[in-house]
Amino acid sequence: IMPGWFSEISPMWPGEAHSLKVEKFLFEGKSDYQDVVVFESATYGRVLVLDGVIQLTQRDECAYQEMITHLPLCSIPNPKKVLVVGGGDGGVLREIARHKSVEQIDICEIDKLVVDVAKEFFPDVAVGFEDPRVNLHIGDGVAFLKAVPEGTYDAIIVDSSDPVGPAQALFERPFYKTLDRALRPGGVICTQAESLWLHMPIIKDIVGACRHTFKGSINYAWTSVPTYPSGVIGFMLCSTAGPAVNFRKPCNPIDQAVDPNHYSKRPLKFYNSAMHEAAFSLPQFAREELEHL
Ligand SMILES: NCCCCCc1nc2ccccc2[nH]1
Repeated sequence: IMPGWFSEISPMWPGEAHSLKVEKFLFEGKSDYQDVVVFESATYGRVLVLDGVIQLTQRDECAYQEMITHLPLCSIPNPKKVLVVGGGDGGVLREIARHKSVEQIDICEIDKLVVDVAKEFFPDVAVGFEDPRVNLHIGDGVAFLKAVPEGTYDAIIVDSSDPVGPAQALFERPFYKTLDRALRPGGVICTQAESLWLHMPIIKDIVGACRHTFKGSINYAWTSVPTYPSGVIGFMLCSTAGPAVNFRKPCNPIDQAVDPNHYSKRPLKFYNSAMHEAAFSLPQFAREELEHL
């Protein structure tokens, strides 16, 4: 990357690109799975890029990490065992660790380079790996989930990149069946579910696959992340058959769920119960397309 500007150009969002002014180029590497780049931007702090796609920036990662974690964990009364698929930056681990009811946090990330780069360049994000409840597995999330006993987890968070590249299988129907099997009755999943402005066909596929697989509640939520394409990103929240889950009303409110001594120096920056409820309000074009599938 030459000092100047980085533009996120991709066939996944044709005809548009988000650009960030580059102050300093910090790292470039290639794993067995993807290109990894880190640069210091002029106004968003450090930026992590995988195969040319922005994955996180220091300035706005709080929005994505807090929402993808607390939307599911505040929707069930007493999360104990949680699995993260992807999320090798450690940010979701940092957020899960706030919950005092959680006893076990498993994470399965396919690319070790992402973990190593996060620890070196994003210590405030990778701090999540330091929690003693965390068990890191480097490998394919699909194989990992097939190997776990059924009914193992209260919650599974699929913090994936986009469906082009290593994460492609995490957006396909068989994977949702594997997720459902690994959850206990009334257990929940929350997956990265793209942009309402850019990916309605993909989202309709995801909602269709989830409606086919999960026999509890199915809800699409979304939030603002300035450095993701179109400035928003969505989440698919599903629960299995069993005790009812109402995602729209957090039954486990964050101020009672968190351990105040945990990360007291780093309070929540984005998530609160009002943002939780607001996340499920959809624009008319999306409500029509998604809520009657
Ligand atoms: N185009 C939107 C991309 C959203 C990416 C979300 C995300 N950011 C990540 C960072 C490290 C590992 C997995 C990740 N998944």
